[in-house]
Amino acid sequence: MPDLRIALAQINTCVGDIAGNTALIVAACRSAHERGAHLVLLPEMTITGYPIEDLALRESFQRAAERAVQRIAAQLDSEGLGDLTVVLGTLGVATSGRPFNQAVVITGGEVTARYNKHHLPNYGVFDERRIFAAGDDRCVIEVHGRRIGVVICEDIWADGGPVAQMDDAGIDLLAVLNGSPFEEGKGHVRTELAQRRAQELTAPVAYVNLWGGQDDLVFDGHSFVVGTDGTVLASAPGFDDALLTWDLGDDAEPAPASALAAPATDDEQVYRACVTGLRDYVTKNGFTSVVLGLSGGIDSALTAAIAADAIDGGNVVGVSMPSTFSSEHSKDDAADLAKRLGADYRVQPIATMVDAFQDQLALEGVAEENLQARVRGVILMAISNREGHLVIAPGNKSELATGYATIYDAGSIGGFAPLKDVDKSRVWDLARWRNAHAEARGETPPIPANSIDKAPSAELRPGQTDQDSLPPYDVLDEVLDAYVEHAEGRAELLARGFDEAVVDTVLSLVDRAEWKRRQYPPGPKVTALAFGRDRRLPITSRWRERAE
Ligand SMILES: Nc1ncnc2c1ncn2[C@@H]1O[C@H](COP(=O)(O)OP(=O)(O)OC[C@H]2O[C@@H]([n+]3cccc(C(=O)O)c3)[C@H](O)[C@@H]2O)[C@@H](O)[C@H]1O
Ligand SMILES: Nc1ncnc2c1ncn2[C@@H]1O[C@H](COP(=O)(O)OP(=O)(O)OP(=O)(O)O)[C@@H](O)[C@H]1O
Ligand SMILES: NC(=O)CC[C@H](N)C(=O)O
Repeated sequence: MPDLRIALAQINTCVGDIAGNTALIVAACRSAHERGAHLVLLPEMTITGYPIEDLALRESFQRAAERAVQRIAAQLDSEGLGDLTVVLGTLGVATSGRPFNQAVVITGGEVTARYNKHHLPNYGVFDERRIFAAGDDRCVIEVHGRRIGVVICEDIWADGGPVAQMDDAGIDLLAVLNGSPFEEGKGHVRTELAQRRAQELTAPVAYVNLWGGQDDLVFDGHSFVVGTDGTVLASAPGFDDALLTWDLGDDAEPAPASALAAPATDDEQVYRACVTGLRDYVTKNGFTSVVLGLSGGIDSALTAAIAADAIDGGNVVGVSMPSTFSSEHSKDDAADLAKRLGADYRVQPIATMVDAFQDQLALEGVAEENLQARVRGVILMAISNREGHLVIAPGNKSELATGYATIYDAGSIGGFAPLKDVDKSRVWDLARWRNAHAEARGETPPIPANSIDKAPSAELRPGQTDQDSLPPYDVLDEVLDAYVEHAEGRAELLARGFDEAVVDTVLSLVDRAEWKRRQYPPGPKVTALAFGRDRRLPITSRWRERAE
């Protein structure tokens, strides 16, 4: 028997479901005990789910979280698990003013220590200073004669604070409870950070992260342990439940291959993040099925494939809504896609509905085009009202950036937008990745090759393509990346060699479309900067990038 076996319980909690989260915590403790663990680590705010935003400020919610902590302590003890030391995240009742983002240590049927997070992130998607008071004490516990330091997520990102306070504490392990949202490439950043802290403290670091979707965030898990010299000694897969066990004292030994999760490419991780975000939005909000328009184009094809992976193709309703301008291939490709996914496929022509509007309104030009697009949105909401499916929006980040989509049409209405943070170039990459992944496993690729290869078109007038109005997507996405994600100005973009006319067109489109973005459904953040809480701009604004 090792000195100290540690279990990192990577679980998928649900915000506000204190009873459900409690059941997950107790189940994880039972499994950890069966596997001989002495210490179980659970993620940040496990009891309440994360992030809880202003729910934190409700005293009734604070009291309910505290009751759950006491119940867990009593239950583990009554089941004979009182010897287990459990460290989990919760909402700490406010002593004066705001509550705490807290870790509690449970052993022998009671709470034996509490730690309040010091560093409250207040940038990007985080607003923790609005809802929590910061702690200032360090927390070092003893388990089987080993000294364990406990901190919470942002505490290891900031220099100073509780990690620095542990310099002279002689700890044998740093336990970090996390609610760290996914973004592409973040795994390396977390590992390097933990390696740095391990070297500073001359102690291994155990990093446990939650997983699952919560509105516009996705948590990826990817829990791990690094040794004192920075070597990764154990790691859990992303986007799944895991109970990662590791024996303290083993860090001199190289990790056996079985202790390390198989690596995944960036495309695979982003795809899985979109699947997780959609699945958890659907299921945690009480839906069992989704509906979307299938145009035969790549956005709706990829969105439908993600939905089929999330909740099974049989729970996806795909509606082809041909107009008088729809090509044969758009209908054939939509039908082919639905067949590959096992989706519930329907055809609902729109010509007579559009004609009824036109008899009264006689619209022309873009107004007429938008009417066709919007009639499709009305149909999807009607099917949702009648049958209870959640409407999902296939619009992508490039469209959302430029406002190049009709507001309230089938691309932008609904409850959730899986591709909201995926630009058009990446949409094609993910579609190719998903098909290749299927082929590698001897399965039928879900997305018809024709949907990937054809030129994108809204088919709202004869011969229309997206490039009648927009620069080529590879150029557009590069300019958007520089202007939106890296906040470069016009002068910097021109200095980088982008064409002046393209830069002026794109910047003007982006600046004018803020109002459309504010009305867009939530969708999973997968990049360093997603529209929404990551990028907060006024809607009413006369600031425009011009020649300086
Ligand atoms: N600041 C503001 N605050 C609130 N509302 C504002 C507003 N500015 C305009 N509006 C409203 O918005 C309306 C204009 O917006 P909207 O109705 O969306 O229409 P709009 O943006 O003018 O046109 C839609 C654009 O998307 C393109 N599109 C459509 C369909 C599919 C695709 C595709 O291939 O993906 C592309 C289409 O070619 C066109 O360029 C105005 O009539 C006004 O009511
Ligand atoms: N003929 C159609 N039948 C069913 N749905 C459609 C049709 N045309 C458009 N839609 C729906 O409206 C959304 C936006 O349409 P748009 O023509 O703007 O396509 P897009 O942004 O190029 O996306 P896609 O690549 O899916 O065609 C589509 O993703 C689809 O859900
Ligand atoms: N919950 C937190 O404190 C998260 C903040 C941290 N920088 C992260 O994204 O991992």
